[in-house]
Amino acid sequence: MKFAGAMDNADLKPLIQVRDCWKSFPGKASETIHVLEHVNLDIHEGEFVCIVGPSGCGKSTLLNIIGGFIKESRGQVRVDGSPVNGPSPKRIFVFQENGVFPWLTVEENVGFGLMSRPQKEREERVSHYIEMVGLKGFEKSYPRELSGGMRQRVEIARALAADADVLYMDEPFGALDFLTRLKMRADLIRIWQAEKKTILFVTHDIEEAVQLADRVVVMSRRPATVAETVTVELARPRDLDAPGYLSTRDRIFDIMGMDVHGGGLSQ
Ligand SMILES: Nc1ncnc2c1ncn2[C@@H]1O[C@H](COP(=O)(O)OP(=O)(O)OP(=O)(O)O)[C@@H](O)[C@H]1O
Repeated sequence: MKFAGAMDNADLKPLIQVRDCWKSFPGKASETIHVLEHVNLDIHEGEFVCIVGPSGCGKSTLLNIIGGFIKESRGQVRVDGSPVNGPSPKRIFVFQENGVFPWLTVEENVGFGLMSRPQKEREERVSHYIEMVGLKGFEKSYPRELSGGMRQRVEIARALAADADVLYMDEPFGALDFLTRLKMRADLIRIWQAEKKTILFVTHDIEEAVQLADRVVVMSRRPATVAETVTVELARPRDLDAPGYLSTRDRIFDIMGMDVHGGGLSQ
């Protein structure tokens, strides 16, 4: 059975361990921007974890540290037991739709990371993942001929075809219209359940997080730490009108100091 909740994995060693992570950037003049402090986080293999928090609190910074693109100022991030010293082909970033190469066709984009593999295997993987993300028939199309949602599917297919164990997703559906976002969320869950990847997904959209995640990591304002982690114990596909869904969503708004019924900040 697939991962069913953080408590079930309490005895397992986490795949990703963030230990007392701090990050500052040099600001203007001699100013220092303190972005993260005391961040601790465990993510287990096969888990789907969303990170939410106030705008500019450091969600992307944390994802980039875990992904090996930037270095923490203090603390340590370990993946699979080893300190992260840079990006790895086993752990892939899925960017917004403009991450695809415009000069390559859909199949060339999806096969981009597979050049070292035998041609037959490459073709099979490309074809399998193009079908999985619903782009069959568009293999020879260029990104300019596709909608935003379709380009995002190309991104996801490329990450899956490269056989990454972990997908890091930073607002991947941020540029899409509402209906396309809903469809992409449903498709991502279907793909995640089929592929058993570990997904760490940054979003500013709390509803999106509750629709997708096993657990939602709620960050505080900057300098940010983990305010609370909320386990979403709702069966999938999730009913967006169910009392459990609404109460989980409202709980996260509450942690963030938002009054969902009154609108805006409560303080
Ligand atoms: N390379 C950098 N140099 C200086 N400051 C940076 C750098 N990268 C990020 N910051 C600052 O760190 C803070 C956190 O940025 P980050 O993008 O991680 O936040 P976020 O929560 O992902 O934001 P958003 O919700 O707007 O996407 C911001 O104040 C940003 O200006």
